[in-house]
Amino acid sequence: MASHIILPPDDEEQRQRDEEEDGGQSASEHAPLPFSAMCVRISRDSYPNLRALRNASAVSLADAAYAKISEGDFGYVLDDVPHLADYLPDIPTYPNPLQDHPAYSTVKQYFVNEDDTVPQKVVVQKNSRRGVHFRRAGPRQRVYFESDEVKACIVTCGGLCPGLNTVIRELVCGLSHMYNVNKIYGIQNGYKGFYSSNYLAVTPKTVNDIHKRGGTVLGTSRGGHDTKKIVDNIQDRGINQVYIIGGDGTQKGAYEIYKEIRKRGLKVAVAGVPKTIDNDIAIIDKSFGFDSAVEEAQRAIDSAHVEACSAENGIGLVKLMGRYSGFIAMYATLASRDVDCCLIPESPFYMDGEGGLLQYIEKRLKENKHMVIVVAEGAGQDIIAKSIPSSDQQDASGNKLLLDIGLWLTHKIKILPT
Ligand SMILES: Nc1ncnc2c1ncn2[C@@H]1O[C@H](COP(=O)(O)OP(=O)(O)O)[C@@H](O)[C@H]1O
Ligand SMILES: O=P(O)(O)OC[C@H]1O[C@](O)(COP(=O)(O)O)[C@@H](O)[C@@H]1O
Repeated sequence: MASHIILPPDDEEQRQRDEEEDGGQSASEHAPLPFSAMCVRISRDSYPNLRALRNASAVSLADAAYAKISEGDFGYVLDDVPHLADYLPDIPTYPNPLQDHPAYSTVKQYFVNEDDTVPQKVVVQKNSRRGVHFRRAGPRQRVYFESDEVKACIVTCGGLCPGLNTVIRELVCGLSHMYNVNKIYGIQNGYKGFYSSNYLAVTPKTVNDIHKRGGTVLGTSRGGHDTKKIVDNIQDRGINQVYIIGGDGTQKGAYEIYKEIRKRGLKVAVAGVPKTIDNDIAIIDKSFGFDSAVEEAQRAIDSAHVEACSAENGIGLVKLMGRYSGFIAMYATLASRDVDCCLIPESPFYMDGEGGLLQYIEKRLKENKHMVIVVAEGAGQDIIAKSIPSSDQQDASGNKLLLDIGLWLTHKIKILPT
């Protein structure tokens, strides 16, 4: 197997260093490499708040003002999350109900220390700066709501991902069994459900079996984010905890809701639960659903391999998810060992001439009489755009619609001389 996977550097500073070395060329503009080497580097979007600060003149200054960056000794940086106490400084706190829970009260040090933070980088050198840290998640000794006071709601937005129902179930059961909350509502069909549908009362009983089903029992949608209408409804219905499960688009929407809530001075906590099938979030170890997606991709690759082996010069072409991220394609490729070539959005390639994809295909067919190609759906968009005019069409959430790399490659391969 000779996989061709090259991802850009793994942090902002490295990216800047590379850009300087390249005379200002950005990582994504790196020249395509010929199909020979096997090289893997991983990059996930990082430092959201630091970026906001650095780009303060380019983006809104109001957004940059919400960024909570503090510095400590030896280059320690805390990139913190917004909190109710930022704009309600006198908000009272209460003992965490978990301390009376039979399963948790016996566990020493169950609660997370207020000051715990987690370093962004695990690998350091003797003299390196301590670097960026994030607030550690987990139950605190004191909480900001009394159980009886809580009126929580849960919404799922944007694209589907395996595990959504499991997350909904755990939120409902956790709130109910661990925090004694009994007013929990499901918002139907994404953001628009805040103002256009009934709120569904959910209990541990109603969500008991949902983790065995695919999709999201609450429904989801794209578009429909009307901040004012959403917050009006949250306020009118007395909701004070909002759990928002979704991808990057959804989290941008959650941030808008948070800003509006903060502007109105409401005691409403907004919690974003990151959902991405792509696993391209730097500040969590792994996103839920990613493993299932890679596992499912294996099945497609296995079948493509069987088909390719059964025909002389057979080529199995598997298109996988990944608009801007090659993690699913890359992990599935590395696990499979049957893939000859993996094309991902982060790594430019070219078709014709020395070191091009077509030459590589011919070489592999000569050597092996069959091959398997895995392609993430966002790969090669720049090349296709040269032969097919790319439209500016968008989905309801404003995401650009991609050109179909699968069909395009199939056509290119079919017209190869036999
Ligand atoms: N910049 C934004 N501001 C407010 N809402 C947004 C923004 N981007 C996306 N949304 C909303 O978030 C929801 C999900 O976004 P989408 O991009 O479809 O999926 P995902 O969250 O999976 O990336 C949609 O309802 C969309 O309207
Ligand atoms: O076909 P759709 O529904 O637009 O979604 C497909 C795309 O969504 C993504 O999985 C991203 O979604 P998430 O990161 O929010 O899970 C892309 O990588 C993928 O190609």
